[in-house]
Amino acid sequence: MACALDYLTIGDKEDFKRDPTMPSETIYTVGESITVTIPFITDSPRTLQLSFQDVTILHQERKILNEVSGTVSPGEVLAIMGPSGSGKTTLLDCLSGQRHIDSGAIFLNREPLSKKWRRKICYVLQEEIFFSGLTLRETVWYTALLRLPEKMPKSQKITLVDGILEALDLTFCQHTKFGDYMNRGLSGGEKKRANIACELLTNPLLMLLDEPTSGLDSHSAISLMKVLKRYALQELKTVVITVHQPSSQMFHMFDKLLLLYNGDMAYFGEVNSIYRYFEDIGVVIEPHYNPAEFVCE
Ligand SMILES: Nc1ncnc2c1ncn2[C@@H]1O[C@H](COP(=O)(O)OP(=O)(O)OP(=O)(O)O)[C@@H](O)[C@H]1O
Repeated sequence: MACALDYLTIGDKEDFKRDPTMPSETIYTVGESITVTIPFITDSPRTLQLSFQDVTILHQERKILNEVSGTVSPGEVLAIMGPSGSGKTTLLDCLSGQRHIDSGAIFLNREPLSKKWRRKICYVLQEEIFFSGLTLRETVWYTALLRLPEKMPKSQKITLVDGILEALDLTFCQHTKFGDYMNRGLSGGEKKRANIACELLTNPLLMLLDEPTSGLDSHSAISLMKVLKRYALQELKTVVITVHQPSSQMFHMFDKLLLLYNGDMAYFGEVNSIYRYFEDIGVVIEPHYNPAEFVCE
């Protein structure tokens, strides 16, 4: 069983005698009257490491994915890149557990991906479906009412919504309506972040995002990446994104890169090691070249 160490600070040992939910074998006492940090074991992990090995997807005689492997740790961003049709979205579907794999394996904290883990994963799709007449805050709030447990106090839900809006730099536009082609509202980048905000309400540990920067200008794409990266690092989330042709600046914001070509894995590793990889096979990436464009050519 995967375990995480949680900590609870108390002011008095007596508090524990009155708390029937606290498992007694995990209570640590120091002296008679104490102020102490108490470790107790929960079966709810706080972080997720994702690894996948030799993932293969077949369609008729064709291998849509052919023995694709990789790993990504909490706090890291893995970018899946490759030309159109190379299998990026298909791999994301597999990692989310929505698509059955024909061979290979997917592990979360070294356990096979199962229904239990799917609750810890959010999958942010490209399309944003929102009511144009609602404000950003109303949208996130109604999503919170639908997705969070009824028993959770309203004040806690409000705090959660506030925290997510702040983490995604959305507080300033929270009262703006989504709008539509007739009535302008949130910008494209704000809508993308709103989409992510709704998915973060359930506190996923692994975030899978399909082309989160598509349709954005390079400035908006970079600010979205900055927000995502900061969130991943601060909250120790594991992030996997598919991306088409990032700018050079954005490319260097990824920690790891998985390059697909016709379903085959052309490269997996640290983003910065790609230069050495190409040098080793006798190809030099010129300094003026956008490395993302180069590797996708
Ligand atoms: N269910 C399916 N049946 C048949 N072919 C499929 C299926 N799913 C994916 N494919 C094919 O697999 C290939 C990879 O598709 P996928 O959508 O993963 O590519 P992609 O790299 O995400 O492309 P893009 O960047 O254009 O979105 C494509 O040739 C697609 O037509």
